[in-house]
Amino acid sequence: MGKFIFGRLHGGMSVQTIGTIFLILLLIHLFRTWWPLRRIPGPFWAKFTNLQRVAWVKSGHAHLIFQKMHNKYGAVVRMGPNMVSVSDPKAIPTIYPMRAGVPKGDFYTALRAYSRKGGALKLVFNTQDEETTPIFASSITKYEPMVDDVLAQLQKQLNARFVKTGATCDLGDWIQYFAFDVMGTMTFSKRYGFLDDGKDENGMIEKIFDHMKTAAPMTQVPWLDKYLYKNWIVDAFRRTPGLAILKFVNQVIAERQKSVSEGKPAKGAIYPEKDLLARYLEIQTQSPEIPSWAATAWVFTNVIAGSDSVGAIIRTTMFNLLMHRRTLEKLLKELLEAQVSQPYPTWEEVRELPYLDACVQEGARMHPPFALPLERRVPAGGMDILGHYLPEGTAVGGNPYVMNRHEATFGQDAEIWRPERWLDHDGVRKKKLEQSTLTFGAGRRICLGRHLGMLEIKKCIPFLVMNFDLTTQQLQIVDPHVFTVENAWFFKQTGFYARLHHRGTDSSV
Ligand code: HEM
Repeated sequence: MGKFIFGRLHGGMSVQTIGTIFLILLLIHLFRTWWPLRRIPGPFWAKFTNLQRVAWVKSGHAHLIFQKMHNKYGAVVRMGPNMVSVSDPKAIPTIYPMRAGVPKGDFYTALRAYSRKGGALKLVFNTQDEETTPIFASSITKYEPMVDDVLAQLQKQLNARFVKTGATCDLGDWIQYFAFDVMGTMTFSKRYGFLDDGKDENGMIEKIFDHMKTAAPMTQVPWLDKYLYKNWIVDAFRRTPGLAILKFVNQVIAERQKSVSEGKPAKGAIYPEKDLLARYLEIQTQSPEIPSWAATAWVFTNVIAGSDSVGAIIRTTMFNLLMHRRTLEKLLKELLEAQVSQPYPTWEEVRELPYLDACVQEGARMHPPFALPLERRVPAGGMDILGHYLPEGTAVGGNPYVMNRHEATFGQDAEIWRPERWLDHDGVRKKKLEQSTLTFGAGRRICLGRHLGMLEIKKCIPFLVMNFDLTTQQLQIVDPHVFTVENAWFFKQTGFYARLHHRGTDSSV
């Protein structure tokens, strides 16, 4: 302090000079931040900072804000200093090509669960390595008996708890329990037990959403993530919610590896030779070049990405069917005319039913389970997007919620539920709509579990529609206004209540 004279550092520069240098450096920094994407329209602060995007994600309504920005600024919008969002499906093949060379952006690094020992765990969906993709079984029908087992449990519980008692059912929660228990059964031959208990006993579903809620804002500023969350100092004081799931997954794998090495049947596993874990371990044994973390990554991906997503599409489709009874009746008519098996329709019977397919496509379009831009990094040489040049290194992506509502593609009524938009006689228009929908991603990194997901969805919806009376006012939404959604990259939907009545064909009641 003694060497400091007001306005001047002893023998050095004045405070004013330091201030001026700081200001010049700041202006240079702002100029360099603004310059590369200066021609792309967008909100003012997005030219200089990502903090605005963080706030949008934290609000839980980023999908609506992205939509508003596109309505205001057009199909190609600068949402951050180095981030461009695109709303026109015409750009899908350029941003998400089948060939390698347009890798996932840093967005995905923030979605990794962290442990002190293993660092940030790469999962199948969040690795940026374009070669690391697992081989899912090509035939999905071998998983059908597993879905039927879980449907049987769902039926038993809905009948006992709601049909017999007349109590109000949180149908949204029960659909979620179904989706999780199916994925548990397909992945490691065990139900988590949500359906048996009628609740999320260990808070697993909550923990997954907490993990997403913590990670989602960080996807917008991934460089900050390692300082705020993914380092051992922070970990010593504050565990990230992803860790609890990681622990669970590692425990399941360790149990299975032990039973395999001891030559004993896996404890409590119903289909230990047929499940996905058995397949992952088999692939790993056959291919030593596959890294040791792969089995964990595969199982964790299923737990995280394969359950919530299926639940969201079933919930959205059921919700809209109940809200628009004309479409519900049309679907029921189709199922009755096709004489699908009861109580559990078979995949063979339902997979090609046009109206069921139209309803599921519409549900998946309207409420894609992942609803922030699926970011890619522009490769060397840059990229031309709808007449805008994006330099190398730009993060570019489409938000499925916004792209799926592109009016020029899906129609002026893209905001509303209209399964009929998917029906056409020669299939050309339907194909175009499918290729314009970003619900499952697209190109090289398209969802690998989409066919398995469809198996679950297309079996569960007819099961609910056929077994519970939906044609009269007997299964009623208690209050559509309490159905709410929160977006943390994953959508959380709550408040889908219903009353269930027996349709008369189920002899087990
Ligand atoms: C039916 C509902 C589902 C939807 C809407 C959905 C959607 C998605 C999306 C949007 C992605 C990421 C694409 C990207 O980041 O660009 C993805 C990736 C993935 N999904 Fe799904 N998914 C669903 C079901 C499933 C199921 C049931 C499984 C597992 C059996 C699964 C496994 C995967 C895997 C492994 C990836 C990573 C693919 C890669 O990065 O190469 N998904 N999914």
